[in-house]
Amino acid sequence: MNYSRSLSKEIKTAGRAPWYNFEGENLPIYIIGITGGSASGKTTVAERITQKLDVPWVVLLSMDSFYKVLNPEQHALAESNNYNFDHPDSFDIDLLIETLKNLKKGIAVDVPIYDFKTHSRVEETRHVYGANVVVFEGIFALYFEKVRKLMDLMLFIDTDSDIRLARRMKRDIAERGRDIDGVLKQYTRFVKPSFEDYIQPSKKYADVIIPRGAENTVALDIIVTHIKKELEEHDIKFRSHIANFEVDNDELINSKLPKPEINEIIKKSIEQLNNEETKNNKKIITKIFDTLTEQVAEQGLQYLPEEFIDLYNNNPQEYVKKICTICISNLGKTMESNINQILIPISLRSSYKSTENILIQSAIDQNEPQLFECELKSSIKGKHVILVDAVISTGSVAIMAIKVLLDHNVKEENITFLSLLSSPKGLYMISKTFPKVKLITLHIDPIYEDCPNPFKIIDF
Ligand SMILES: Nc1ncnc2c1ncn2[C@@H]1O[C@H](COP(=O)(O)OP(=O)(O)O)[C@@H](O)[C@H]1O
Ligand SMILES: Nc1ccn([C@@H]2O[C@H](COP(=O)(O)O)[C@@H](O)[C@H]2O)c(=O)n1
Repeated sequence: MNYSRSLSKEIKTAGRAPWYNFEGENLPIYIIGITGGSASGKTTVAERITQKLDVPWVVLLSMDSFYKVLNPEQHALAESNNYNFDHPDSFDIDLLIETLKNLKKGIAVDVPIYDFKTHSRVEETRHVYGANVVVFEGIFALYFEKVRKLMDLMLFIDTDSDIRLARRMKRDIAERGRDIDGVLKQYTRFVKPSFEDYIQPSKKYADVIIPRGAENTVALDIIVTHIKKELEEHDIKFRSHIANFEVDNDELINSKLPKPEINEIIKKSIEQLNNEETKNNKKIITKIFDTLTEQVAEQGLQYLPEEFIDLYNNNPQEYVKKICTICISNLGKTMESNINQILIPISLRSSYKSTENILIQSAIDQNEPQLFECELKSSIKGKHVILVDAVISTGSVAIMAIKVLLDHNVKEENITFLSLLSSPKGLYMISKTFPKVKLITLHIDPIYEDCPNPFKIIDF
């Protein structure tokens, strides 16, 4: 992704709104469970609900991902259609529950990918993060009590058994590498009895029974309207809350806000930023922006834990494995190359390419920060992360970015946040929510609280 100044101007229309409360704790994610017999249309209904919901960050999760790994003997049975994939014991329920619980808490998970042709999990996994809504479907989606307890809405697809058999036959031959005899053998021996013994009885737990599945558009419309209403009730106005939150002046003064380290360069830059004659001069402001970015990167480097400074000087290869810089907003992205000019050791600078990305911005007509992009590898959890943004006003964008990292198991004490300009209240809100995050800023002034971004003149 190239965030050069001219390209980064794109404003997106919808992202993920805040999913946590004012203590930084995640609000529970909405989970929909869909069950029904094999080939009843569970996946199709799950997809239709997702399309109709039309909200960002909906995750489809299939129970198939949690089929147990077979031993060679079981595998041979499966090859001859003699293995019972339709018994509740054929699923790794502990892994399923752990995955659903993490998703419910908003934590990133790696989900296995199942291959029906080989009856096994493929090597790669699917990284899932940022679900506003999880749509979980499977033949035993409502069977286990522990799973049901995690659901906000439970649906049963009621499709005629002849239709299910016909669809299964077609699908398994076309997509799952089976033949007619095998499908019929498996169906009569395992699939049909399982439906009668386990799946059909789980209908009693459903909030809504959908006859005929996806073609029942009336039922789908009613369900989607209900879900939208529920989601609206979950909606949280985080930035507005901070903006209206009265911070006691004494508390603010006594709180441990970072103390900016001012030198002549910073002092002169801030004066120019505030100067009526220079503050509208795009060229000068751009230069100040770049200068301040270099200054904050220098300070960020200086305040890294000792072990990183050692690595920076003596083992740069190891240093770049353990450190990660992420610029989080559109304005922040434009600081990236200047930040890395300093924070990445000189010998690796030309080859260094950050693969981690978080993009937060306010959607058009909305005053709330929203998460638009999040590409973080699982390995980030062991790293020290330097988050960068130009201006902290209410602190809501910074809090969102920190939250994303914590959801990826990065430790709070392993996060350093760099900003050029900050309001005292924004810094206070961040340190109150996440006291272990190290905050470094060059200049603090209450004027930044109401977002008069002094860099907006630059063409980002
Ligand atoms: N309402 C429908 N009308 C026609 N075909 C359908 C309908 N619903 C599903 N199918 C088809 O039936 C097969 C099984 O549907 P799927 O949604 O995958 O079922 P499940 O997830 O319950 O096994 C798929 O090939 C799908 O395209
Ligand atoms: N290796 C496997 C694993 C499962 N099955 C069958 O899949 C059915 C569940 O998937 P649906 O999409 O139909 O819900 C289940 O009935 C198993 O018999 C399989 O054939 N091979």
